[in-house]
Amino acid sequence: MLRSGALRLCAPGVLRGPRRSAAPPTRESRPPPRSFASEVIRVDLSLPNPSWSKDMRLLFDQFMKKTEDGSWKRLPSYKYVSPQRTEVKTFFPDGKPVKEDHMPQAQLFPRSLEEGLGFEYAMFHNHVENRTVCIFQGGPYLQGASGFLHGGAIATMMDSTLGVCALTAGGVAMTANLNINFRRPIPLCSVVVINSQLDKVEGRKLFVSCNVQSVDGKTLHSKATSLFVKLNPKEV
Ligand SMILES: CCCCC/C=C\C/C=C\C/C=C\C/C=C\CCCC(=O)SCCNC(=O)CCNC(=O)[C@H](O)C(C)(C)COP(=O)(O)OP(=O)(O)OC[C@H]1O[C@@H](n2cnc3c(N)ncnc32)[C@H](O)[C@@H]1OP(=O)(O)O
Repeated sequence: MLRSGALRLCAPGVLRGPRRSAAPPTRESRPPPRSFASEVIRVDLSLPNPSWSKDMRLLFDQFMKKTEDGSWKRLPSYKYVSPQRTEVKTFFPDGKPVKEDHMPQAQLFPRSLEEGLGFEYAMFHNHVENRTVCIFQGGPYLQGASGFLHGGAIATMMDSTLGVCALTAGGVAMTANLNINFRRPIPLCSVVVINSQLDKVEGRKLFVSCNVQSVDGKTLHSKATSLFVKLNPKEV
């Protein structure tokens, strides 16, 4: 349940009523794929919700336009809700879990906070250019220095975007090295764009880099380079 404080802080526009633009996609519950128990409901968290600010919605709409010619794809991020438990299993469109859960309460970290209070994001991938873009609005529970995002929260979203870029381009891989420069702080509840790209592949090693910029592109908030190592198929 979204708390009104978060709603006011991150998306003042929603208090004046819904957007009137032509039928943008929004979150909805859908039945899960056949491989899941029939009572489980699947929700795509990469779609707009009322906590998204105007900037977040505008950027989302711009990227959705880029998906029309097939060069960019939006990457869904599913949450599975059953009467017994609530989980986030995977972002892949086929909705298959990566592994059987050892812990029923386990959730994908950036999807574990309540709507609007933590990580609000959507990712888009360009398969030709091996690039992943994440539009990210960090909510009030992610505060570090007063009024700004915590560096760990920024690192989380950079790691996630780099990881998705590596995984989408090369298969299941884990972060082996992540090297970040924080250049300018990110105001809480503002929207930033994380641009990542696959730079090089050497055997099982995937070198991926990214930067974090303000929506207008004028402020470079952070930069990172990373190494992902593809896992041995027997370990996946
Ligand atoms: C079961 C895991 C599932 C993984 C997740 C899969 C799917 C997730 C699905 C949905 C999630 C959605 C979105 C989020 C996506 C991603 C973001 C999150 C990613 C993470 O948050 S993930 C957590 C933090 N991450 C770790 O917890 C890793 C701990 N670690 C290890 O598990 C091992 O360390 C591993 C596997 C990395 C490698 O181990 P290994 O035994 O397979 O390979 P090995 O050590 O032989 O290295 C092979 C070659 O890489 C070079 N190399 C290795 N490490 C290096 C380093 N640091 N610097 C420079 N070079 C390095 C070697 O020098 C060698 O190079 P060369 O071949 O040239 O000799």
